[in-house]
Formats: sequence, C-alpha cells, structure tokens
Amino acid sequence: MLSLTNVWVEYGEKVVLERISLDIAEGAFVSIIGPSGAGKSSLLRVILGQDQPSRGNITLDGKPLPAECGPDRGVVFQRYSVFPHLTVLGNTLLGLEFAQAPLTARLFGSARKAAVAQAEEMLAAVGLSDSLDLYPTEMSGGMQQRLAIAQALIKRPRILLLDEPFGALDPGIRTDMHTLITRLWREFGLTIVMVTHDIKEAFGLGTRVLTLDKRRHDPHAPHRYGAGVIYDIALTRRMAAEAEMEAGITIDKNGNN
Ligand SMILES: Nc1ncnc2c1ncn2[C@@H]1O[C@H](COP(=O)(O)OP(=O)(O)OP(=O)(O)O)[C@@H](O)[C@H]1O
Repeated sequence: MLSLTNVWVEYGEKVVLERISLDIAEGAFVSIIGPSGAGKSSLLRVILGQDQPSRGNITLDGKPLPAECGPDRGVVFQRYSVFPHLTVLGNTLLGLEFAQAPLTARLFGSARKAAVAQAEEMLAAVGLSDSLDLYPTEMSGGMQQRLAIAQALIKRPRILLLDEPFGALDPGIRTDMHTLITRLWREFGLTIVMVTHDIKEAFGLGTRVLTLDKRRHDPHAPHRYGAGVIYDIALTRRMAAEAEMEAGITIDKNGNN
C-alpha cells in the first residue's frame, strides 16, 4: 500500500536518513525504534507529507504520495495537540468543520447534526462519551490522548501515524491505551506506523518492528551519514493471532490452519 524507494532526508549538509526502501502492507502495525536522533520522527513526517524527502519516492497505492497531508493520513503526537479553548466535542468536530467548510470552519443545520453524530460516535469509540463538554484542562493526560486519537480518526484516515503517543503517560494508563489502539486498529482496518522508545511497546503492539540506526559513522563528520533500516522484523505470531481472532480459526506455527 505504502512504498518508499531510496528515500533520503537531508537538512543542508546533514544526512538524517539514507536509502530507506520499504513496502508497508495495508493493515500492518509497524513499530519504529532506534536511538535518539536517528530520524524516526523525520521518517514519520515524510510519510505524513509534512516534509518532502530530499531524494527518493513515496507512493500510496502505486501513485505518488500527495505533497500535503490529506484525509488519508492522520497523526497523533506525544504532546497533546488538542485545542485548549474547545470542548471535547468541539475539538473532535473541528476536523470535519475544516474539511466541509474550509473558509468558515462552521457547519449549520443538518450538516452540523450529522457531524455531531459522527463526532459522538468517534468519542464513544475512544471512551469519552461522558466527557463531551469538558475542556482539555479538566482532563487527564490519558483522556487528552484519547481525544487526540478521536481527532485523528474522525476523518477516517487509512493510515494512522503515531509519534510516541503514549510516551508522557503513566504505566497503568499506557496499558489501557495499548488496548484501545489495538481495538481501533482492528475495528477501523487501519494501517499504523508508530514511533516509540519503548521496546516492549514496539514488540507488544506491532506486527512488524523496524530499527533505524546508522550503518556507518564518520567520527570527523557525524552529519555525513544518515540512518537506515538496520533490522526489519516481522512478528508473525501477532499476525497469526490477529488472523485467528478475525476468522475464528487456529493457525499453527507453520502457518497451516
Ligand atoms: N528541520 C530540521 N532542520 C535541521 N535538522 C533537523 C530538522 N528536523 C530534524 N533535524 C535533525 O534530524 C535528526 C533526527 O531528528 P528526529 O527528530 O527525526 O530523530 P528521532 O529519532 O525522532 O529522535 P528522538 O528519538 O530524540 O525523538 C536530529 O539530529 C535533528 O536535529
């Protein structure tokens, strides 16, 4: 579905990523790990369309990825991206209002009614049905991240990009969020690309784990070489478990059912 061919990200003289070639299948849950500064967020930004690769191509369904971030891609960052002056419902509605009324960001009559129903449905999916009128300052970190996820999903993206989405949350809340994101991934048929520093999270959630790091170093010019994908691990056990759950069958370790 998503294909990167010989993608490089360079800022001036500084090479951040080099020769990234990847095919990401529809429905995959790809975790990206690697040392700080390896270029994990830079990779997400080029997939999002926020930055352009300095070389190489990215295609979505075989067509060049549109330069701007369209409704096909949603994103959730570690820092809360919700608007403090809007309620939970207002924050969630905003995406639809911008999409449907780009000039005024206001919807009226039946269009607004339909948008509110859609927002309420999405907020129910992330467990915020009882919090529609709260403002972000009245909510915990976990609730704000649930809201950020609802905001990202309201436009029904096919690809959800997560940049350390649970990094600022307490361990107990993180576990709840892992359950939530796994359920949403399955329910909405999403393709997820998630950056994390937490190796357990990467392997626990992903169907595939990519490790970014530099293959070569020049001690006299650390900016000269960028990071590439040094490990690409398919987690067949998790994919089998997902397939079993969907089809109600059991697949043995040789892939037979
Ligand atoms: N707009 C920019 N201009 C110049 N350099 C940049 C820019 N954006 C990122 N970089 C550099 O690119 C490198 C990779 O940054 P990036 O944030 O992608 O790494 P990361 O692996 O996500 O790091 P972390 O795990 O610490 O979040 C860093 O050295 C950073 O300073």
